[in-house]
Amino acid sequence: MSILLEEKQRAFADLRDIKANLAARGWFPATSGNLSIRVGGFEPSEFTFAITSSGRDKSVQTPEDFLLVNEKGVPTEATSLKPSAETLIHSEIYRLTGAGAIFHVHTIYNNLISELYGERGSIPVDGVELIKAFNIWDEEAQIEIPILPNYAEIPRIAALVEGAIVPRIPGIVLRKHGIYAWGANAFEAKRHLEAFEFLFEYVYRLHLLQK
Ligand SMILES: CSC[C@@H](O)[C@@H](O)C(=O)COP(=O)(O)O
Ligand SMILES: [Zn+2]
Repeated sequence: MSILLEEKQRAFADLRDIKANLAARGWFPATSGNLSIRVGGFEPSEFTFAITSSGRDKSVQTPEDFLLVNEKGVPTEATSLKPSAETLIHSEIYRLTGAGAIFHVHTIYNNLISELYGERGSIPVDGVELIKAFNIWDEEAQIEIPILPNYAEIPRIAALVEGAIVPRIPGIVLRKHGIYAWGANAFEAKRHLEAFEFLFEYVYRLHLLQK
């Protein structure tokens, strides 16, 4: 599968913009978080994506921030850069959903809410307007956002993604870790990520108010 230089540069530029935007909100504490955008053609068994390199300070912009990997998470070009430690989770989400972009952040609210509903295995959200950001238009829609355990071995988490994905919900939460949100493109993935974070804060604060 050939990736045009132009497609790669566009993906890196888009990742750079979204990285700066999310960093400005403090959504990449302590080098956490990773971002990817799919480039070129897509077959569930063969695809390429641009992803953040591992362990870097995502609040600064450098020429070493991104690299291309294939569906197995292996770099497709000679590079000394290491792809994100969580690349396999991105691969699995692309394979299963055909998404065009995936954004992962650690925030206080996504961590708190994941622990509050960790045993239940999903976060219930009831009738909040921002559910429409997921293209769910039912009046007083009720959704459940799936939560997976946060194993140390990423392949163990990746193996659970297929069973956890809920078709109309473009995200998965890892318990006491963070959220993966995706969309058809970077614009949509960002909208979904913002909606999830809004809903997590809402549910958490409502829980406190009702106590
Ligand atoms: C430094 S804590 C965060 C990491 O363990 C991990 O969860 C994370 O999100 C970032 O890993 P990375 O390999 O930089 O993509
Ligand atoms: Zn993480």
